Amino acid sequence: MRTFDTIARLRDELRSCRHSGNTVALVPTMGNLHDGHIRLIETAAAAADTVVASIFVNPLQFGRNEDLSSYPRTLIEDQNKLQEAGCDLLFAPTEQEIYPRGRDSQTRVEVPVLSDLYCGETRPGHFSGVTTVVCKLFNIVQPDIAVFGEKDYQQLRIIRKMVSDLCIATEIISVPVVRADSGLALSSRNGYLSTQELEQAPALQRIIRTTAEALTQGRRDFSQLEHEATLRLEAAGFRRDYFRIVRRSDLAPATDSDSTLVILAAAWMGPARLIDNLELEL
Ligand SMILES: Nc1ncnc2c1ncn2[C@@H]1O[C@H](COP(=O)(O)OP(=O)(O)OP(=O)(O)O)[C@@H](O)[C@H]1O
Ligand SMILES: CC(C)(CO)[C@@H](O)C(=O)[O-]
Ligand code: BAL
Repeated sequence: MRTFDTIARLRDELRSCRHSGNTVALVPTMGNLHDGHIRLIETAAAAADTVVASIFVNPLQFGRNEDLSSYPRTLIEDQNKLQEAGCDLLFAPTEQEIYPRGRDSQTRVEVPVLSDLYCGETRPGHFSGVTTVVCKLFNIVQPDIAVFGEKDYQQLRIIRKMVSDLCIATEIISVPVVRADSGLALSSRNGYLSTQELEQAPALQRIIRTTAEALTQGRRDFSQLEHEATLRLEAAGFRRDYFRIVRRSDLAPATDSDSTLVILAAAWMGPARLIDNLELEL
């Protein structure tokens, strides 16, 4: 696997890949790779001839008081893991390479409505940062396929809308949430948790499942279910950010007539803001 830190060199390499008739899949990440990321790489390798991963801790998607400076940066370990997983090219640019004229003057890509809900409500500007950098990565790599995880459920929906609205010729493939044996969704931010918090954190997934079972058994008092889930989260040591039962079509709050749903949740365990979700069909 070869690592590139400039757009120009990566493009040169990709030009010769395409010249030999290879299809290209891109896996965008922020690094500190775990088995969830590796599953994305394996999915990309099964779907295209050349796999490009990117590692870029994108400052545009972090709020002022968030963990941009402390976000784990583990390039050497990540390179070893990518190589082993069958990644061909790694793009690991500096901030200067991606935002040469500075963060504030960067042209933005905004996906309306969806970007303001849930994670977007708590993290204003977050999704504008995500769609801006993902659009740039798509323009740099021009991948036939791009692979994203379903753990970041709202992000995936927003990226699909961006691709559709901007007629981007990249097929988006998604990968189900990869979990630890405890049920906890793998996440780089799990590394912020103490041993005790790591034991408590799988409760997030269990509480989502309890809510899904209540829905399956016929309950439709959505607000009450969300309230009960919040109490359970607090009892398990979480501080709830949001816990919402929504319909899959547009991620609006579920109504009695909706049967294709997803539960979306974000909650703080100590220093880590964790997200998780579960799709269900009633
Ligand atoms: N457990 C997981 N299962 C499937 N995909 C995942 C998982 N964790 C991350 N991904 C996917 O990997 C890609 C890169 O995500 P990112 O580098 O932010 O990792 P992360 O572990 O989600 O980190 P963070 O703690 O910042 O949320 C995204 O498409 C994300 O959805
Ligand atoms: C898609 C992404 C790599 C853009 O910075 C990031 O939001 C992530 O890691 O999910
Ligand atoms: N996986 C989402 C990246 C972020 O939280 O900024």
